[in-house]
Parts: sequence; structure tokens; C-alpha cells
Amino acid sequence: MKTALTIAGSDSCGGAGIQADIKTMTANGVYAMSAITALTAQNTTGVTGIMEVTPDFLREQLTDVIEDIWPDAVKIGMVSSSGLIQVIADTIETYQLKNVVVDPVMVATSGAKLISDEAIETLKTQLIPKATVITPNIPETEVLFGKKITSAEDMIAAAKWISETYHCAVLCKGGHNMNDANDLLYRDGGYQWFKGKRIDNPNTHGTGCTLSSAIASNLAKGMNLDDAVDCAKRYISGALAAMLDLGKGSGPMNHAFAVEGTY
Ligand SMILES: Nc1ncnc2c1ncn2[C@@H]1O[C@H](COP(=O)(O)OP(=O)(O)OP(=O)(O)O)[C@@H](O)[C@H]1O
Ligand SMILES: Cc1ncc(CO)c(N)n1
Repeated sequence: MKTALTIAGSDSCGGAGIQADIKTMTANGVYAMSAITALTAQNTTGVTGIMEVTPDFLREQLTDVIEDIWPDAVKIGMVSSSGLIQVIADTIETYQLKNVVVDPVMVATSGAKLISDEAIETLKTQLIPKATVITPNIPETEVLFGKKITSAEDMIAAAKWISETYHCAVLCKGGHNMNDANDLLYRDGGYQWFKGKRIDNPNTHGTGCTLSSAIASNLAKGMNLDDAVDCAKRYISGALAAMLDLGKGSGPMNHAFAVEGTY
């Protein structure tokens, strides 16, 4: 069985973060492992608290996992401070980890800020250049690009600039557009659109975590990046279309929509 490791924060309501990643990896047929960067106290309406692990304890989790079970792919999500980002960058270098998907998580669907300003700089200089692909949404793309994005042409210009500056593939996600759900992948000097039908579902908690974990799972299984994104897009569309409706805010998706529950 192929394996994937998520390095991310815990979401107590189970729709985003580590919990979304493990559900997604499992549903996509790979063995999931986790190294936790922080505990969050959160639900579908917001985040009330964040308790980070120390950089030393993150390093200990990573070393224990990697020296025992080799991860065929790695997904990195919420990492809120520079010390933790540096540990992850060092680990990628030390073990020469492959198939590294970085979701540059900055703000939760509910609006809570999940990264400090100084950590954004460390993310840019230390982690993004080590990624196989990064998966920013539109607001995160604007932060990395330094300019507003108001059109499909702007998405292409931003993804091209980020890809050429940081030497990684860039999947700019269009989930924040109101009319469609089209994502743009810029890699190897060219781009491709992955078009999605917008699903009329207000419950989008954890969509970004889920998409990046599905991509990591597909890379772990040996798919090339284009196929990995294409299959991941179909998985998230299915999870949204299952129309789970839990909680008082923007609720989670049904990660197990294709998993049969009787054995
Ligand atoms: N209503 C929708 N219908 C279909 N696809 C959607 C919808 N909303 C988001 N998506 C898709 O979900 C994926 C995640 O995109 P999105 O822009 O929502 O990420 P995000 O903002 O990082 O998520 P998060 O809210 O978890 O931080 C993308 O493939 C996007 O196109
Ligand atoms: C722990 C965690 N990671 C990422 C997100 C972004 O959706 C979230 N809400 N919570």
C-alpha cells in the first residue's frame, strides 16, 4: 500500500486540517500518517483557540514517522510560525522527501487567521521552493503575488510569476469565484485549466485541505501531476455534491461519499 504523510493542524470539528487529510487519504486508497503542528479549538462557525507544538516536538514526530514508514507523498497544511516551517524545510532536505504538496493555509473558511506575518516570509523563502506543487486559493495567491486578482488572466499571470520565482508548480484554486470552480495549474512553463461545475453548497469547510490531500494521495500512487489534480478535483466535487449539512456555520463535506459503510 502506498503511504502519505500530512503535516498540519488538528481541527476539533473534523472537517479541515489533519482530520480532513486522514479521511481524504483513506478514501483515496493510501495509508495516512500525521505530524501535528498545532491543536485548534474550532467548529464550523470559527476558531476559538490555537495551541502550537514546539519545533522540537514537531521534529520528533517527523523523525519517528519517516525513519519507520517512508511517505510516498507529503501534504503540508497549517503551519503558523517560522520555527515550525524551518523544521519542515530541514526535514524535506534531510530525507530528500518527494511529492511534496504545500497548501499555504493563511485564513480559515470562517475568517480566522491561521499564520503570523513573519511566518508568511519564512513560508516563501524556506518551504515553497521545496514544494512539488503549492495550492493557494485566490486570497493566498494575492498575498504571494503581491497584487489583486480580478480575472482569469490575472490568475494566469500570478501563477506564472509564483511558479517562476519559487521553482514549483502552482495550482491556483478558483473556489472563491462566484460563477465557476475552475482551478489553474501552472507548471513547466505552461498552464492547464481544471474546470469544475460550481456546486450550490454553502458547506465548504476544509475544501482546501481536502483537495491538497487528494492530490498528495494521487501522487503517492504514482500519477503525474496533471492526472493527480484531475482525479482530486473529481473527488472534491463528489464530496461537495453529497450535500452533508452539519453544524451552525459553513459545515464539512462528506469525505466518505464513495466508501461503502457495510462489511
Ligand atoms: N462550491 C463549489 N463547487 C465546486 N467546487 C468548489 C466549490 N468551492 C470550492 N470548490 C473547489 O474546492 C477546491 C478548494 O478550493 P477553495 O478555493 O475553496 O480552497 P480554500 O479556500 O483553500 O479552502 P479552505 O476554505 O479550506 O481554506 C478547488 O478545487 C475549488 O475549485
Ligand atoms: C487546522 C486547520 N487547518 C486548515 C484550515 C483551513 O481550512 C482550518 N480551518 N483548520
